[in-house]
Amino acid sequence: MSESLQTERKNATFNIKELTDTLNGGPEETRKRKQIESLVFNTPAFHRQDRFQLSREEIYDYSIKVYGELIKLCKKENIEIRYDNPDYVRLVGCIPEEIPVGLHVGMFSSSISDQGTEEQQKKWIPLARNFKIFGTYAQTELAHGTFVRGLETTATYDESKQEFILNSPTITSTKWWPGFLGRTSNHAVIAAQLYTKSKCYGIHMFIVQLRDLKDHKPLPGVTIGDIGDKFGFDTVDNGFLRLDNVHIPRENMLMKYAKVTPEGKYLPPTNAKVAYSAMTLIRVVLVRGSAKALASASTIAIRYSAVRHQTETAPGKEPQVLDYVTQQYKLFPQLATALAFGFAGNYMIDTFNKIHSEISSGQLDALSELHGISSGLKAYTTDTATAGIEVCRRACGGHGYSNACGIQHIYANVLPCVTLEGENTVMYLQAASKVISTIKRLEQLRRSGMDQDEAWNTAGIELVQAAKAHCHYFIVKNYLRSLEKLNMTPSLRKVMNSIALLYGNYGIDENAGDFLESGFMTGEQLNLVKAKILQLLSEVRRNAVAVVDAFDFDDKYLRSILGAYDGDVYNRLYNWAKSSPLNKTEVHSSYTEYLQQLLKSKL
Ligand SMILES: CCCCCCCC(=O)SCCNC(=O)CCNC(=O)[C@H](O)C(C)(C)COP(=O)(O)OP(=O)(O)OC[C@H]1O[C@@H](n2cnc3c(N)ncnc32)[C@H](O)[C@@H]1OP(=O)(O)O
Ligand SMILES: Cc1cc2nc3c(=O)[nH]c(=O)nc-3n(C[C@H](O)[C@H](O)[C@H](O)COP(=O)(O)OP(=O)(O)OC[C@H]3O[C@@H](n4cnc5c(N)ncnc54)[C@H](O)[C@@H]3O)c2cc1C
Repeated sequence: MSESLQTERKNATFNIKELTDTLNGGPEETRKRKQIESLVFNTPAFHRQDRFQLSREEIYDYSIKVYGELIKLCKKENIEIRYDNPDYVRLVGCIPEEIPVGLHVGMFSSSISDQGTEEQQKKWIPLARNFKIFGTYAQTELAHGTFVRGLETTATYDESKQEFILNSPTITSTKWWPGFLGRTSNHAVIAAQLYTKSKCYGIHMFIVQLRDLKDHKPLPGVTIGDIGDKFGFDTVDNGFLRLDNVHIPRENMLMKYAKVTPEGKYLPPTNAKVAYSAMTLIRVVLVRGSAKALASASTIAIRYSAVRHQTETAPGKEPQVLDYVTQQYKLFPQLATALAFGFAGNYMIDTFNKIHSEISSGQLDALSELHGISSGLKAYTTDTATAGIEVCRRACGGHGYSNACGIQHIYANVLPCVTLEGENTVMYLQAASKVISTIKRLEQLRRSGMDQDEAWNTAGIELVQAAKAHCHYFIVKNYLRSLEKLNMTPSLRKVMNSIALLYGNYGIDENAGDFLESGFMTGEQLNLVKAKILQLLSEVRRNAVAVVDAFDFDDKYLRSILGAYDGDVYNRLYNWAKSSPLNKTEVHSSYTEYLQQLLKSKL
């Protein structure tokens, strides 16, 4: 155990376990979480030491093995695999890899339970829940992802056979990106333009079988595969799919809201956007996911900064890099943001569950509001978390560039979230419509003679800025309100208040221009904010390591040599390097193949 970390933990002014319980929702929740997590951490199949030295194919193979192990574990422990089952969420939440269960449960099954009729749920949910079928959610196409109404896949109703015929009419209509589509899934919920009696009724959802249940071969009319290597998400076979007049029974259209009768008559839903519900759920989940990712990166960077000593500030005295104010200014706001986003994630999940039960009982009026706030917060938290994770990585210096740091994998897994489930700019624009000052700008543009679309586009930059400000304001307010409601000992409350004040003041400092431009604050007041930040950084310094310890991430989850709990960085780093496949032999074969000839040649 690193002496520096031992000292940090001894110096803490609050009880770490109390903060862990507070963040988990109480000691019983902590106990349950740790009990569930131990199932994963004590199953060797979930952990491969050489995971980051595998080829893409080996990694995919490994992810499917983990998928199978997870399903077996859930069956053995009688944990129902549902996105609203807390034990399932705890279990899958401690597996740091993206595995197929996310899309199968989070989008395929949830689309059917949200938008399927009773009969459809009775038929498909048991098959999905018992993994008799593997599903994904196939909406995005080669040429359209954001503009859902512009998707080109068609589902044309054939009254004589009471079937829908699904077709990819153009190369651009090829489904492209859906997770675990390329190799894993044998079914998909597919978004397609619905045609009946030669009229188009827009995007609806259809369950389509893609592969034979006996030999997993693509069915007739189905062309399917992986879209190739990506920036990250290397466990995921994001796929492409082309449908050449694939016939499905009428009953495979999800018909809880919109319907097509056997005679081909279209019965519209009360709100067309209910078809988008699967996206809203994942946006809500991504808010809490961003918090967890930033908390993980902060844990690694702050522990490492407490272990790392660098540069003599007095003869023979090399301070911990965590003592540098610049290092504190990099890392402590990330820690504060992770906590703020965690409370925002809790709010989003509670709000989603409340509105979701209203929607399930047919009351759809809160749908648009839920869409607005979930879109805005998804955009704001994923944008901010990815930027903050990179700040944490850079704060680790040279070793931050080694895969031994572990922040790379966190970053690569969070990065696509600024795009998937709704490209962030577009998502901001879903919350901006609610911000008064922007509306005035739009009215001004309209008065100048612009039409709505032109005015909206021209005001786009301000709309996005307004949405960001709105989300930031909401997160600060929710953070403070959440702390007020929590029972905490005075010592813990003091620490949490300092961190919350740091988050608020840092946000003002980061956006000082807006506060000046709006006349909301003067230059002097902004100087007071900077002074307050410096004071708060020194307050947080003493407890920073203890606060990240309270996130209670197991080393097996963090997978970080720099951020391990015992802080034994240098021995671990040396052993990690020695285990690299490149060091398997004293002399690499390339010597005899190439270098030796070079040495001998007369060049
Ligand atoms: C574990 C899982 C890992 C995650 C894997 C990733 C999965 C994916 O990426 S799945 C694909 C994700 N794709 C997207 O998110 C696409 C993003 N685009 C969209 O959602 C839509 O095109 C969007 C919202 C931009 C515009 O939708 P569009 O149909 O054109 O609606 P639009 O005409 O702009 O708005 C009409 C009304 O619909 C409302 N609306 C739009 N979307 C929604 C929604 N999801 N819910 C409720 N209301 C909505 C708007 O708020 C608006 O309401 P109002 O009139 O009251 O202001
Ligand atoms: C890792 C990963 C996993 C994914 N998994 C799935 C999945 O399982 N299922 C699925 O269906 N899809 C999936 N997707 C696709 C994802 O949902 C889309 O990529 C996403 O919705 C963005 O759409 P796009 O790619 O068309 O981006 P585009 O919309 O083409 O974005 C390109 C640029 O255009 C800008 N832009 C676009 N429209 C507007 C506008 N109206 N106003 C202002 N600017 C605009 C954007 O801001 C962006 O800067 C996944 C994507 C990734 C990266």
